[in-house]
Amino acid sequence: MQRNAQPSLLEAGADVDDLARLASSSMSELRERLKALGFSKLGHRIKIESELIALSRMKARDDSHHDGIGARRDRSPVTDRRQPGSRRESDDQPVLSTAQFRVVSAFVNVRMRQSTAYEVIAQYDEGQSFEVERREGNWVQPCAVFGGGARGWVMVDGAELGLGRLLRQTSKSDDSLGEAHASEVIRSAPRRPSALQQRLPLLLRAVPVSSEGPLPRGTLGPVKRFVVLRPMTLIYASPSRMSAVTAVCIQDDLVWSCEPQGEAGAVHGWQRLADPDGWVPDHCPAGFQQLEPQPHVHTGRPDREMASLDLWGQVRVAVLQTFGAQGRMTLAQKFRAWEEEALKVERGAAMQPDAWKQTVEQRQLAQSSPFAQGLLSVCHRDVVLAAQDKAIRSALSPSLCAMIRAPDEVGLTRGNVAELQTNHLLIIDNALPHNVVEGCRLEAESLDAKGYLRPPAMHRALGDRRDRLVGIEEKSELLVPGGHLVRLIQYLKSLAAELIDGGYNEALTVPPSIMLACYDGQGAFYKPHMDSMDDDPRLVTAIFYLVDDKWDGRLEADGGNLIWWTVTEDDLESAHSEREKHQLEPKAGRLVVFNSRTVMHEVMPTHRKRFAVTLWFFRGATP
Ligand SMILES: O=C(O)CCC(=O)C(=O)O
Ligand SMILES: [Fe+2]
Repeated sequence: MQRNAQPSLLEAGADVDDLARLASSSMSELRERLKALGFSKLGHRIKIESELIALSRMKARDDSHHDGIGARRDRSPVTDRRQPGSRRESDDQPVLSTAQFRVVSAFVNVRMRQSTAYEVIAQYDEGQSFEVERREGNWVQPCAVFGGGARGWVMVDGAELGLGRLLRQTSKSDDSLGEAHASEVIRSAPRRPSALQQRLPLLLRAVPVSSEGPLPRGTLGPVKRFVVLRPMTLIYASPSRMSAVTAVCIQDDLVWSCEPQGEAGAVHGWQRLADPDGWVPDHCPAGFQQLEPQPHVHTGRPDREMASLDLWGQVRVAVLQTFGAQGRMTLAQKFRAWEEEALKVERGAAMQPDAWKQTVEQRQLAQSSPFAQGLLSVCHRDVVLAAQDKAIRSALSPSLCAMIRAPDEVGLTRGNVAELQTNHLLIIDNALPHNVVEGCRLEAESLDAKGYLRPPAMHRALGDRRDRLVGIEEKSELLVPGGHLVRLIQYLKSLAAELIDGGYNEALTVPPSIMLACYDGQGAFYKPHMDSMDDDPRLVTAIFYLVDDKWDGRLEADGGNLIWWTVTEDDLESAHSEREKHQLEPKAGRLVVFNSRTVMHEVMPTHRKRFAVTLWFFRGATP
């Protein structure tokens, strides 16, 4: 079977050990080496990079077995190890103790060791000079002694990180005015965005783990140490999911919480971290806990920790190098390419078994690489923010969507609204006439046959849902003019006016689009989640089911039941406790309305095609 037109690394004559070493030290050199071997396409590089990363991890594990984890601390895989051939001889010469260096970039970090994965203990600003005692490769050791008696290291040339030259050696007399003293640096250096942060819309950053050594400046002390539980946990600039993502942690990363001077170390549902500097929600949107307190003080750095630091450092560099110039456009294209791939897998049943297996493997490989995951998270945030922004701007007041209810459709009464507010969820059966429901289902089938329903790539990669979706506006050209789906959209939009008239306790607006979702059977599911949290504008979810009359929601039959339970804001702990769970079947013509911010829900595996239309009502404009 022809697996890939590109030869394997070995076929291309690569020294895999050599490349694996590069994978854990220098992304740019790795790329050059791969290009030289003829692996020029991004897709191939991603695949190979992930193979190499896995390889270097395996090697690191092997080594740690031989040496013992503690023994590896001083020669971790993230230190700046260059290939012998690429070394400039002069870099290796220790400098005389009188050598002086001046900062020629906006600022430089002083780190505990010779790698960007180590914690920053101080900073020098542009124009400042300092005396240097030693040079090792691309790093110099200032004579200064930093907080707690620590010695530090500064990078000389940041070209590898896309930062250009950072320091220049000068003669001492040039710079007596700009001379900086270590103690001043520690006190005065402000925390500020790095050059990388300024260049990237969203920064993916390695997570420096400070298990020993001085604390980040301005921190009162480590409050707690946590281990990251989720495969990918985003760190935000402020305690809001709408704020910028400043870092990404992956499972098993270790982080410190902190209490910055004069500020809270935690607000409801959020934990403040010292380094990476930022906020992390206690729970992910699905309600699962993200961090677990670590009772034991860590004395060493296990290799897996190092490996993950290194990987994220590489993601950061790779994003910058690959997408720096074209930015979001390219990211969006990449995002669409993943969707295409996910779609191919969806349609796998129709493919030859071998080809299908290959596609699945390739997709898993592409998505499991940290590079791909990093990009995916960047893309997804952009996509969600852009879509919500657009929807909020074009949302209408409920009164503008209201229509007169036809006698054969069931609207909401005051009693219904009261029930929704008390029970968080409301069910209306046979909300529209049977022929309309059936007509909607056939129109949905036809949209699906034309290929409009797409798998949401990010969710596929994270594995939390397996439906396919399309967003449609009432006036969309995709719809049959005056058809059944148009009527369903109008029906759903009009619910907002009835909610308001019925005394709903929050102002609402109506976004232009509904979402048509299809669970294909073959076990398609949606894991437990809450539709809206934090700054997400969605307040009320209305779902209308378009299954056929013979749908049987039992697990052993068609499945696809909606399981739901309530979780209030001040009771997030219950998100994963076994509290009272309800179950409802997706009957044809059934309308379910629920509070998007208090109802946790999941869709059980489906064994037959299951269509549903959802409209979310947004928070209304506040005067
Ligand atoms: O189709 C359903 O029953 C629920 C779907 C859902 O939870 C969602 O799309 O957010
Ligand atoms: Fe949902």
